[in-house]
Amino acid sequence: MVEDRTKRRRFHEPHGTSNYKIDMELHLSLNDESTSPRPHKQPMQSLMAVRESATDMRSKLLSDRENEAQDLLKSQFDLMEADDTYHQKRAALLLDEKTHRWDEPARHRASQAEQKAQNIITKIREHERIDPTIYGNLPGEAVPDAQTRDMGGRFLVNKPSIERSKVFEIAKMMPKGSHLHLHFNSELPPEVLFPHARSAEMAKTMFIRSTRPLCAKSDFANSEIVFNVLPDDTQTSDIFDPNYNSDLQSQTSSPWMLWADFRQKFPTDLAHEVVVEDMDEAESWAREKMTLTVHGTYDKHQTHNGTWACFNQGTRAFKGLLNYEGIYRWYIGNAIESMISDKVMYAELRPMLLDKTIPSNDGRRKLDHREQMTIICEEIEKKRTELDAAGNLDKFPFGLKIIYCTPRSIPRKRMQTELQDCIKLKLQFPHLICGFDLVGAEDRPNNVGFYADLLLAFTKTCEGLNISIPFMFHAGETLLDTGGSSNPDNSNLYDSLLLNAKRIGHGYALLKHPLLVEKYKAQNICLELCPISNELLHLCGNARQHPYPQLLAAGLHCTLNADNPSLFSSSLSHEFHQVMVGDPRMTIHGWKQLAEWSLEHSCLTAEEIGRALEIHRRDWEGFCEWVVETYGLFADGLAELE
Ligand SMILES: O=c1[nH]cnc2c1ncn2[C@@H]1O[C@H](CO)[C@@H](O)[C@H]1O
Repeated sequence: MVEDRTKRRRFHEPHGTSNYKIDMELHLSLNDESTSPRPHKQPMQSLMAVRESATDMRSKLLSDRENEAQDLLKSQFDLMEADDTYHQKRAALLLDEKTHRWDEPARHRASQAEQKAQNIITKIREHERIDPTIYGNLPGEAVPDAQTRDMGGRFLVNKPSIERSKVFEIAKMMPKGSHLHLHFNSELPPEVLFPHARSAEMAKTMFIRSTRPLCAKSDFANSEIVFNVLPDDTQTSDIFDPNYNSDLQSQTSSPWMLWADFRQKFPTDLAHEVVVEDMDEAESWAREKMTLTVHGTYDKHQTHNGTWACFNQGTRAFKGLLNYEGIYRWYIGNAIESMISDKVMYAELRPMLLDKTIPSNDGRRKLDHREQMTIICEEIEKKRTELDAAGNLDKFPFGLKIIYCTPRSIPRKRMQTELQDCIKLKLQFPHLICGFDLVGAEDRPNNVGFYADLLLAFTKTCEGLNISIPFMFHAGETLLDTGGSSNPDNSNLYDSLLLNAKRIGHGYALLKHPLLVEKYKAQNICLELCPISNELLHLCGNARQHPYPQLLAAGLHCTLNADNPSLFSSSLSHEFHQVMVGDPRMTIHGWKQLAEWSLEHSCLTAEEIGRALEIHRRDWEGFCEWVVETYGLFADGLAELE
């Protein structure tokens, strides 16, 4: 078999190469009738002599060929050393690629300050990559110690390094344009919500429910909790009693315990992953249930569905802490403040509007959607007036808009009423409601196509009413990409295209569909990328594995988004940091392009977008100058790296 293969390979070798030619020459010389007539029946001895002389001849020919090869190679080395054609071709190839890069238009327009800022940030980034006080993971045989980190490695593990880095300091100051994918309950962290829940006003009306009695240590680890504002005469239970009944439907008991009582009775000997100042034991414990932790996210036994389950428990816990009148009102102004400090100038928020009411602080009144949206409008206006009076209106000139969200898990009948409610709300608040989305894990039913006829009817109705409520579906936020079924044909990426989505949430799986990539570009559908969310929900291992460089290189318009910053302990600044360190090809020009797309693909009017871009360009120039002033000398002092 081996011999067979050798023969075949030799047969296919081109003439003039290796053994084939030598063998042919040998064969010809041995068979040359003029020099050696073919002997018949030669005696054994002379046959051996012929063989020996053939071997000698063979090695002589071989050595001649080797010498020839050596001479030829040497002269080629000399020739090529003097010939620059390859390097010219390579440089031309790189230049060609550069001129086709997705960030080229932004680079092309870059001011001198921006070009300098680009060099500074790249130099600092590459130094931080190898700086042992920040990351310091160098290629080598030494096994790194426990403190060594990879730049662009796991987000939650890397957070202390990120917060020490200058790239992050710069990312925080970068003018980011709009924040287009942000779940309503997730802008502010638990530490700012707890003081309200523990305030004197809420002492008799803020309740907690657990899915099991809290007795053994494992109960504390495994229970799920939710909060609710209820009237002060609500029947209560003791969650620490082994006979505690968590059943909401029970005829004999109520599962609710006053949060104030719960905090007082909470044990003091439980360990927490993060200790937050000014938070008591119960709050620290609850906080860990609400946010994704290092342990819960990266534990070797954690699964994709497992991390989604933790995430869903977190969102359910947030809901009760936030969805009541007092804090709802307080939240809007503070969410805007938090966005301003993150250099965001406009946002489209996604509240889940399947629940139709939120309670008043005393738990006795229910505020419907109309009242909730009125609060939002009033608080936006209040903030605008405040900003205007301080001469700061350009920091947040257009307020917020709302994308109506409902779960993908509901029956079709329920979807009909949801679509109806969305239209009603749009008619009541035409400037506030700007889109419609289906939320929930995409690996669970239903896919967008399950409701296609209802969604088409919704679009037609909007056209008839002369209103615009574009779809902005969560789509492609999945590795399976089968729309919660076992059939790849159910991917939400098909329906988002056919239903004419304005943008899609995530789009992580889009590269599986080269045809759709082209169609999304042709239809100008923008992707709301959320890299940290995708890592923490187990779509990828870290920022370096996220497909954003490929999605951008494919020519798709993308934006960066924090999705659920309070659950992920992140911010939009962290997202911009992550994409800068996740791919060495990311530039400050790319940052600018992403920010500009976030304005261009927003639901602002054309006129507002024009104004927003103007403000952004001005702020951008100021930002680049600040980078040069603040970090120019520092970067000059850093050695040039290969
Ligand atoms: O990334 C996401 N993909 C899908 N659904 C999400 C995501 N983030 C939040 N939600 C869902 O939106 C609702 C309100 O916040 C919650 O039900 C939450 O599970």
